[in-house]
Amino acid sequence: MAEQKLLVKREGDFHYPIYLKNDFQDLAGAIREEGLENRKICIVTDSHVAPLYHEAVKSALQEISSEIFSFVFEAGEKNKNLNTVQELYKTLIENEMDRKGLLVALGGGVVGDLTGFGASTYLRGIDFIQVPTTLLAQVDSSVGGKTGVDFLQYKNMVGAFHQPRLVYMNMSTLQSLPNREFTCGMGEILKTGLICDEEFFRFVCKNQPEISKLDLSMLSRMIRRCCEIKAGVVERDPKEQGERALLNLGHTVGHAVEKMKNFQLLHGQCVGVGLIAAAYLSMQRGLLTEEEYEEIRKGCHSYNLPLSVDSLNAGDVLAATKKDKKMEAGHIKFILMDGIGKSFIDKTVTDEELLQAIREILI
Ligand SMILES: NC(=O)c1ccc[n+]([C@@H]2O[C@H](COP(=O)([O-])OP(=O)(O)OC[C@H]3O[C@@H](n4cnc5c(N)ncnc54)[C@H](O)[C@@H]3O)[C@@H](O)[C@H]2O)c1
Ligand SMILES: O=C(O)C(=O)C[C@@H](O)[C@H](O)[C@H](O)COP(=O)(O)O
Ligand SMILES: [Zn+2]
Repeated sequence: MAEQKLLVKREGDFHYPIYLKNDFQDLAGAIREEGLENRKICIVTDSHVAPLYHEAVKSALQEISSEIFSFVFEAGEKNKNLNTVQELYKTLIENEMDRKGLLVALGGGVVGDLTGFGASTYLRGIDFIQVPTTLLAQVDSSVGGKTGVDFLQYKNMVGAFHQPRLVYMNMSTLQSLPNREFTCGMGEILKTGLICDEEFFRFVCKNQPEISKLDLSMLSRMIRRCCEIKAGVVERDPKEQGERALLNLGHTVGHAVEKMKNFQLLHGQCVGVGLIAAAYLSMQRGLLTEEEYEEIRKGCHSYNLPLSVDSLNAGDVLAATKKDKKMEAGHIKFILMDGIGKSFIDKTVTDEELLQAIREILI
């Protein structure tokens, strides 16, 4: 698998690198290159990732730091909350972490979002790096600096924009990832193609057998393209004043379903059904053909993403979409598709249209 490095603009002339690697061997060197060596380090990870990769990462980090401690919390979206952040603060204080300290987020999107938020608020902001180990985190959550936690069942309600100092992914960690989690990453990947790259969307659909078998060259091509697209959007609009909202394609209905299902359905799976709802609404408006709509459903289905969800009431899901933080002056900022690989922000979607689209994904 080709190993590669991309650069993302942070602010002014500052950039941070994204490393696409097959092991942890160059992690210390990557940190040194950013001038982050000889700092106290806290590795933040969860209970599933710790037994798999904590030791390897710790021993790689020992090359550039003699003071390393760890914070491990129970895996799962249900722990992406302020209680866990408080436990992290306590561990940092107990270990006398100062402003020069470095947090290392080792895990999926839950670990990355929570660690980034901890880093953005502890002592008014310290540095952190992302070491993503899920497909979803490698293609989406580790890049772009959206950090945060859920609050009272509202998704990502409390958070901050805080860019990592570097992203280092060891793509071979995907070999231990459960299938359902791999599928979640595919939800965000298909989303990325649908937003702005028709050729990429078709590449991902066409090569489903190889990608699902973790063919290394296909995987690295796919991950790289996703990171490139996300990095481009984030560079142009780091704080979601405009274009970045496109990355929310499928998330209006997706986040509502995630919340209504009490987080039993995973984020990437909810994005999958959210994509179907957004595609249906786009088709109803004459922006997508029936063939394109079917192609999107087929693409999602081929990666085992759910096409529908059970035991939910359409009115309740609609009400939940209204509580999303993307509301603006009473209007939902909805992302529609204008053909495959083209998308735009629309504030005119009516309750009736949305309800119809929600009914389309409910059993
Ligand atoms: N900040 C952003 O831009 C952004 C983007 C997309 C999603 N998100 C957030 O990311 C979260 C979802 O992330 P996720 O799908 O990575 O979930 P996750 O972090 O819960 O990880 C999924 C599961 O896989 C386990 N795991 C992680 N790496 C593993 C590995 N290599 N082998 C075996 N098991 C492993 C984890 O312990 C967990 O049980 C959601 O909270 C979502 O809101 C944030
Ligand atoms: O990076 C972004 O911007 C995204 O919207 C990426 C999404 O995949 C991700 O789920 C994000 O956390 C959603 O953002 P939110 O602001 O709607 O919580
Ligand atoms: Zn998402």
